[in-house]
Amino acid sequence: MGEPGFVRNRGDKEAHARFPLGRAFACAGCGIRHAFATQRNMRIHAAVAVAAVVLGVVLGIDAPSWAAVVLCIAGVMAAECANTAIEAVVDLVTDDYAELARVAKDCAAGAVYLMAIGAVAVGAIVYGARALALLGL
Ligand SMILES: Nc1ncnc2c1ncn2[C@@H]1O[C@H](COP(=O)(O)OP(=O)(O)OP(=O)(O)O)[C@@H](O)[C@H]1O
Repeated sequence: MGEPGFVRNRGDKEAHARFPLGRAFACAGCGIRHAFATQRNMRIHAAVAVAAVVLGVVLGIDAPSWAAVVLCIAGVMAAECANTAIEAVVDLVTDDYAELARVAKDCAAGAVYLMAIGAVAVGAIVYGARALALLGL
């Protein structure tokens, strides 16, 4: 991950070394690509997101509904990125079984599941209400 020769360590921060905004975005992009490449769940979230967008277009949902759908898609994927980050830090610290490692990874996974459950609920409300309206019910 990251470009060779491209680091920003604690010494750089203490010296207030300049860190171009473009580099910061590039780092974020690296993180997102890493999550896609290594996490099957991230690819599943992306497939569900595409299906949700297609369904939104087909059903013709309104602007506030789109806002809720987009926020849910971003929220689930952001949670998966954070989960991936926590897993990486835990694995960096220990290869051995450790109760705190288990707690950290389980809680990180729990955050993704909570966000996903919320997204499913929002989808049921948004698409369900629109489908009922189209059916004249
Ligand atoms: N070092 C460890 N010590 C204790 N338990 C661990 C450790 N590493 C992993 N586990 C347990 O195994 C589970 C799966 O961990 P793993 O690193 O394989 O994540 P994963 O399968 O990629 O999870 P996710 O589906 O959330 O991305 C954790 O939720 C935790 O319960």
